[in-house]
Amino acid sequence: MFEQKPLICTPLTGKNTEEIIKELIAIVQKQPDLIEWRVDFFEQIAETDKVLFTAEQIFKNSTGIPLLFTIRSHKEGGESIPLAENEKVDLLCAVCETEFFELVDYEASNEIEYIKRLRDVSKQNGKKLILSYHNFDCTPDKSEILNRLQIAESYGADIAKAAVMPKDEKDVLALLEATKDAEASLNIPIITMSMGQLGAISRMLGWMYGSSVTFAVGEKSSAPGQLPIEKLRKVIDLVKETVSEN
Ligand SMILES: O=C1C[C@@](O)(C(=O)O)C[C@@H](O)[C@@H]1O
Repeated sequence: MFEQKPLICTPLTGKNTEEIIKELIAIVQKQPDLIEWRVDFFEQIAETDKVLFTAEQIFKNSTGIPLLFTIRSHKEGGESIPLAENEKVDLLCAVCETEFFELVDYEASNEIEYIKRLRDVSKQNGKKLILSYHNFDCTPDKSEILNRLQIAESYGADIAKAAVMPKDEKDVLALLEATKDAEASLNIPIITMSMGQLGAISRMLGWMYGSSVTFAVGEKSSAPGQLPIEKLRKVIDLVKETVSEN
């Protein structure tokens, strides 16, 4: 799945099943390579049967586009949810045991016991695990970003992800440099982005530095700086075409 670079992923951020399916139907027309369900936006997240029912509805309406299941924590930029960490991991494991989602995202800053449990269950069920790191306050220096991606790999991630917030253009360059270094030193695909307006260039060109996936708005944005999928695709296609002509 990750051979083609970059894959474009669009999030689903609806509050309830009806909103989500409406959003999904509109998004599918735009043919993203990947669809992420941001389950922290779902108001019935505490009811496992409702989550699984919605997961199945998403699967049935996704026309075969691979699906990513994400519960972003409040401390890493997500919504507040009424689940304790062990309940969150229970839910992620329950989703891994269905056929609905191919990938799950979990934050590498969580306790290692939880990460190990999810790694085991996801592996047993043939699901890919993204271990992620988000910093909505700032961009750490490039060695720290690289370190976070290496930690994800050392915990057994199939894919390592880092999203950081820039304060100036140099921060964006630090993210891109860390991406290039990670591509050279890690044995798994990486996903990186610099957020906000300043970082938008990383969403357009990060793939040239080694990032495998870029997140775009299908219907609604899930993080600052995401571009509409139509525009992002045009930029990527134009750059690819121009580079290959030279
Ligand atoms: O981790 C990420 C990346 C992201 O934060 C972004 O900046 O595009 C968007 C989130 O929905 C996703 O889970």
